[in-house]
Amino acid sequence: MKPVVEVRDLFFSYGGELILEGINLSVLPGDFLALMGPNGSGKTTLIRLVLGLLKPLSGEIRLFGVPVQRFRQWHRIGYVPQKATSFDTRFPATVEEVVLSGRFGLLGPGRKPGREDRRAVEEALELVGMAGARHRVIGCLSGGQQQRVFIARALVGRPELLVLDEPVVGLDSRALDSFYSLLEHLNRDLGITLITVTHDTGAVAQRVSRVACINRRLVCCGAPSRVLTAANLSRLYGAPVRRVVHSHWEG
Ligand SMILES: Nc1ncnc2c1ncn2[C@@H]1O[C@H](COP(=O)(O)OP(=O)(O)OP(=O)(O)O)[C@@H](O)[C@H]1O
Repeated sequence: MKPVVEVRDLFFSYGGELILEGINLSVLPGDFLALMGPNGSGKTTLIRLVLGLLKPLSGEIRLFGVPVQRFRQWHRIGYVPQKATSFDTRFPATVEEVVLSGRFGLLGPGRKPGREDRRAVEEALELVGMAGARHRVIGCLSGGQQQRVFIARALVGRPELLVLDEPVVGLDSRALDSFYSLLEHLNRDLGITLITVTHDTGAVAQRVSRVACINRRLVCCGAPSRVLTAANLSRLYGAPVRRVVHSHWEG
């Protein structure tokens, strides 16, 4: 099976500071991969490299078998960036308009959205359970609702890979649970390959197929039951964070 994402011997630095060192990682079709690691460990940087938003110092990244610098089929990938939902309540766009903006890459410059685009918007909103809010102003929704709208925007191009950078910041436990159920549905029922950055070991342990732990290097990678051990978490986060993560995980 050809990997959806293949990272080989990847090095990256900001200025002189090495941020990622010798990362090797493959994501296969149908994987649900959680990227974990302490603050500042390089998770967002890795995602931005995979999406071609940053250039590696050395190493190779392939998307659907194509080197990232030559990859052009960006509609095959949906991306929900970190802090997508810190919206000013006065921001004037409606839910429908925000989701439709996810089709602009497919449409190309100057082309007006047509019936197929409207249908894709409707379908994406149905998928995330937000069709009833299509005419509401995005800034007036709760954090959890906004998060769903941003996932709909990432889904509206019908991607095969969805990448989410810490999508659950600020969600309460109920919203968190239904959010992860949605991701599970996208992965299991629709076959969308998922990569999500998360600190939430509890949700991860139950739902994802693989966990990759990053701390400048790839510390460990594999099935949650094998990777999320106390020893690995301690190696990854160190003692103070381990206590918090551990209790949450067991709770
Ligand atoms: N634009 C930038 N210029 C210089 N250094 C940066 C820049 N962006 C990030 N860094 C540094 O790179 C390192 C990795 O940052 P990154 O955001 O990838 O970590 P992260 O694991 O995603 O962190 P968090 O969990 O806090 O979001 C950090 O030390 C950060 O300070």
